[in-house]
Amino acid sequence: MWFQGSLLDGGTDRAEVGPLGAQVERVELSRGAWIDLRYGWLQGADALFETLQSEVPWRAERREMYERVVDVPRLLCHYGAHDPLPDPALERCRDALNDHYAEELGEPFVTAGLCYYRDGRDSVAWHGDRIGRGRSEDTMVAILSLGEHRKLSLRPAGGGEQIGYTLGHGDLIVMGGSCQRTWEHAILKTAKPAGPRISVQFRPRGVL
Ligand SMILES: O=C(O)CCC(=O)C(=O)O
Ligand SMILES: [Fe+2]
Repeated sequence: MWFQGSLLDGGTDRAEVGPLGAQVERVELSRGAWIDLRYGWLQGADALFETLQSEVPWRAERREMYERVVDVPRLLCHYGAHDPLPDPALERCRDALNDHYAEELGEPFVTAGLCYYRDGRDSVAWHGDRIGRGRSEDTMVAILSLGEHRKLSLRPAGGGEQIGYTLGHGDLIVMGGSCQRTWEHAILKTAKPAGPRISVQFRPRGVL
């Protein structure tokens, strides 16, 4: 459970954004897709998790996804480009991502989508973030994971071997290149006891 890990992160209330750079591990997938992994990116994030859990106006939704309307088995809150983020630590995360990826991405991350997975029954089904520009253009989606560890599963769109990365409290994964249109990702339900997890997805303008 994530709170066991939290005993190890020093108990500080101020979440600290670690360096990107040499600590980021890039994994090339097929067809021009890649992911970057930076485990333990945000240290001391317990208070951040609690603030987000209690203060974000979480909503249950139904959503059109890939030309279908589907139930959303998790709670959501979306912050647009000009909306203040719910905690200054998230502003620091976005700034750090923008410093690191500015050149490669060619534009800033501006929006933040937050998902709240209450337990192992909450999930996100297989999809690419391709309602917007991700349908036709290379882009990046950076995801900060907080709370309970859950597996982000990935598979090539149209079939192929599935891979997965277990993301824990403070870990960062960035999906890049063609990942949103040539691959799909999911947080699958788990039968194992799972506490709450919050993910924060930073995206450029027009990517959703
Ligand atoms: O929670 C996650 O890590 C993934 C969320 C996701 O894929 C999405 O909201 O598009
Ligand atoms: Fe997604």
